[in-house]
Amino acid sequence: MRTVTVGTRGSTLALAQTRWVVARLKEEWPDTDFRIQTISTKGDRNRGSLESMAQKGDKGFWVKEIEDALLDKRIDIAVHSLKDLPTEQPDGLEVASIPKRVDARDVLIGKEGMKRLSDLPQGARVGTSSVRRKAFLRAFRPDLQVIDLRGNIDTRLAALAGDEYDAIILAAAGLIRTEMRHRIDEFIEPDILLPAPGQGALALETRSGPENDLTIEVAYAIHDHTTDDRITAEREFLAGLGAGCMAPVGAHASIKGGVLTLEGWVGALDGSQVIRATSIGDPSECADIGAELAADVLTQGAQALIDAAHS
Ligand SMILES: NCc1[nH]cc(CCC(=O)O)c1CC(=O)O
Repeated sequence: MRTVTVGTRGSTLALAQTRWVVARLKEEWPDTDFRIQTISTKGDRNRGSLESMAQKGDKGFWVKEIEDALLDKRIDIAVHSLKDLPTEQPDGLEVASIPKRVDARDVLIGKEGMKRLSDLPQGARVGTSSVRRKAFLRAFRPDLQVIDLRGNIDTRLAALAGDEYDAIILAAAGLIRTEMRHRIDEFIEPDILLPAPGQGALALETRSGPENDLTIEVAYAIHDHTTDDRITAEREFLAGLGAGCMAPVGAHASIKGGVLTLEGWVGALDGSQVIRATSIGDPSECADIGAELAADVLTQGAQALIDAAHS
């Protein structure tokens, strides 16, 4: 029997999404034996300094050790949250497959009487660590106190049980994949809080080159073309801005009636400004649509907002 080793981080979410991937792969390849191997990353070991790593331009702190394991052949396929994967691939590796995306939206979870963003009282304390969420939330509701909240999903839910926060914001996808959908109080629509590029999608990364064709084929069996077109547009937008997952940048693509609509936002961290733009086109031109949208917001001054958030 052929064995394929699938590597991932050890968090609850990383394991849940990897088990889901392996179950899907097993349906397609019943005669292959899939093993899961967990790998700890700099992001896992060093949470406190995430922001300083991002400032130094270290975009890959969730993925570096996992990519090393791929290159060393300790694993054959890596499973990543797509939004944590840098837009540039290292030599010798490729994204072989993008499975069907789940809900891309952010969600609110609140204390009693704090279950809807629009109904939160003046000055309510909202926890998130993402500069994107901070920027867009402050623009939508300047009165809110948006405060830092770090850690994995379990840590953040535990923090809400304490006194420091009235509500917290998380990605729907993380809660759905860890069977905590019932904890969601409100799905926040993209016209209020535009999701991160690639949010809700996974990436299966493999070694590239003809000697890896078999593994690439195994991974590709669960590829979803519509998700790929959407996230390609979103990630080209992010790449066109020279930004990574720690930037105050949102992007969300949808496909309706054969037309791809890409929305992109860049915000000031203090909420004083949000540059918003939309671009549409044929899904086959997803990469160009993303690049065009990046050029559009850059002419509107997006670079200064991105630089300011990192200084
Ligand atoms: N940066 C952490 C991270 N990476 C992926 C997810 C959620 C799952 C996803 O978006 O696919 C999360 C947690 C969060 O943002 O709440």
